[in-house]
Amino acid sequence: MHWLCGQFTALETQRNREHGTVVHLCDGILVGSGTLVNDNPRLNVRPELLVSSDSTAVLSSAPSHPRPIILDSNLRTPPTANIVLLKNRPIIVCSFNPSSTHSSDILKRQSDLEAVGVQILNLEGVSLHDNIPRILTALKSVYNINSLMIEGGSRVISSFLTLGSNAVDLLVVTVAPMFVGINGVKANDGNSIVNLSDPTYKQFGRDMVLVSKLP
Ligand SMILES: NC(=O)C1=CN([C@@H]2O[C@H](COP(=O)(O)OP(=O)(O)OC[C@H]3O[C@@H](n4cnc5c(N)ncnc54)[C@H](O)[C@@H]3O)[C@@H](O)[C@H]2O)C=CC1
Ligand SMILES: Nc1nc(O)c(N)c(N[C@@H]2O[C@H](COP(=O)(O)O)[C@@H](O)[C@H]2O)n1
Repeated sequence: MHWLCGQFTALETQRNREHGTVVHLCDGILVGSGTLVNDNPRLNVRPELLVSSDSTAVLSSAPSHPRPIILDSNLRTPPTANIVLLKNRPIIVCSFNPSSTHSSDILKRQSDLEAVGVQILNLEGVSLHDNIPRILTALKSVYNINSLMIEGGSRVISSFLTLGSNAVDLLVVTVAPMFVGINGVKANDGNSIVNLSDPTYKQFGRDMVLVSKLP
């Protein structure tokens, strides 16, 4: 993975991930299967990142980790993924019919993942792409996930942003001074302008972080 943001914004992300010790921020941290497969992220809190940063940026030495949550319809997540090896009780939200004739491969992947401690939430018959409210309700009722940080990637972020404040309480955007890629994040239908509410901006080294609400 090539990092885009600088070390101070990376540290800010770590602070946002931490939950329980200083302020209860997020019970879970969610990415799509694209990010899981491409980046193999750890999705945890890492106090060691404090080394060589400013003395005010203190994370607790024994952090409480948010639960990693992956939207992964067909269980592409390998049992050797970092989120599995770290044993922070990862949850994979999938959607398949266990009695379908094509399900033997996916059932094998399910049992391999469960054998290494992954919890599988199968929202059978539900398309994960257009049922974000249903996913949030299930995570709350089954796993007591009441607050969630959506970290990426572009397709998952687009799914949440297009629902506006029905699904998103707070938007945190890191802007690094560089141009990358050809496909951006989609935030609306393309025919209207989305005005963000109460924006605040803070500079971290060369990066800028925008925090705001959605209409
Ligand atoms: N610059 C940054 O801060 C970040 C960048 N990324 C980058 O994003 C890239 C991955 O982005 P994408 O390919 O767009 O993958 P993604 O991480 O958004 O996952 C998309 C996959 O998730 C599945 N999915 C399940 N439910 C979904 C839903 N409700 N909405 C959308 N997809 C759903 C889709 O079937 C699709 O295969 C990675 O290469 C990573 O480096 C990821 C996180 C942060
Ligand atoms: N490519 C990229 N550049 C950045 O500057 C980023 N902040 C990210 N963020 C995403 O966050 C995850 C980091 O993995 P760890 O949990 O810290 O191991 C990962 O999914 C990145 O895509 N990405």
